Amino acid sequence: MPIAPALSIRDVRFRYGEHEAVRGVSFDVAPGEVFALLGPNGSGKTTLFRLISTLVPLQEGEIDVLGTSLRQHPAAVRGYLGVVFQSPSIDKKLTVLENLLHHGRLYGLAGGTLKQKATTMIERLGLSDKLTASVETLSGGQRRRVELAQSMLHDPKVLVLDEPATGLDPGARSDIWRYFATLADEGVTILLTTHLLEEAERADRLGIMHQGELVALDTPLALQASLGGDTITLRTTDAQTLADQIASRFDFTPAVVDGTVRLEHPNGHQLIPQLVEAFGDQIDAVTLGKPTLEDVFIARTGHQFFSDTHES
Ligand SMILES: Nc1ncnc2c1ncn2[C@@H]1O[C@H](COP(=O)(O)OP(=O)(O)OP(=O)(O)O)[C@@H](O)[C@H]1O
Repeated sequence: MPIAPALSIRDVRFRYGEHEAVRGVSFDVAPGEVFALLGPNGSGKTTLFRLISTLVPLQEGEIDVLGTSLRQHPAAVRGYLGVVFQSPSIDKKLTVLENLLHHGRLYGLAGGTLKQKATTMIERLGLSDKLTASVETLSGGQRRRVELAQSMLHDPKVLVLDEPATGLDPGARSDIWRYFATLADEGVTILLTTHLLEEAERADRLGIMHQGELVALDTPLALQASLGGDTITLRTTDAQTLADQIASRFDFTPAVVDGTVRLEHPNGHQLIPQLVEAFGDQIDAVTLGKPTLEDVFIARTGHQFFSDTHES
């Protein structure tokens, strides 16, 4: 029998007035999976995060968390979830422990049990020596860890996080990802949003968002492999003309991305000499590489990942 998903998103749509920010998104997240929603600014990730975390009401479509309908039982679903917001949700004037105690009370925890739980969580996140430190004396990475500790106090089965690693240095980001791996091993399901390609690569599976739609859904390796072979980037003064000429000479159509000509080919090293022989006078530089998640994004959308062209 197939394992029931921890999180099930079906045909979800969301409008802010006239603007449709999420346009019919469907996917499942398996128990214990670390799932990343990757997309550039404005692609709809935060809106989806707000819907899943019950911050905004569902308009169209359905979301189930651990088999419970969010539309019918939002309070129950909230209880299953640990939530970490993009903007800090801790009080800088309070100590680490005070923040956790305060948060725990919101979830109905109290007394010795709460204190024990808070201390254990702080320990797990490597902040024992900061227990009585005021949060304003902590680094960005340490504050993030306090928020993570806080979100896990009530033993949620599903953790949802909006851009958890934004603003953190690579070391702090790695610490957080190590913690995600530990939680996932314990059966906690994790969904996070990110606009960082290198972060999405660490997820078990990812969904790529573009203009409110899911344009790709698979493991990072499978997505990269789906492009096959190599990625060739040609720098030239007139990318569109060169792309048209390549398309009429060879049996594929390259993409024009940010003033460069970009193409995927099973054997890049064999194709490059042919390209140089035919169009050498127009090519200023050639780059050969393996497809990245950015290439996957470009191949699926025709847009560059970091550009101003995403919002409709
Ligand atoms: N409160 C709002 N009112 C109107 N439009 C909004 C609101 N919040 C978001 N939008 C629009 O909805 C679209 C999706 O925004 P959303 O915040 O979900 O994207 P995102 O992928 O999370 O971007 P970012 O990485 O910048 O947070 C954008 O076009 C945005 O301008």
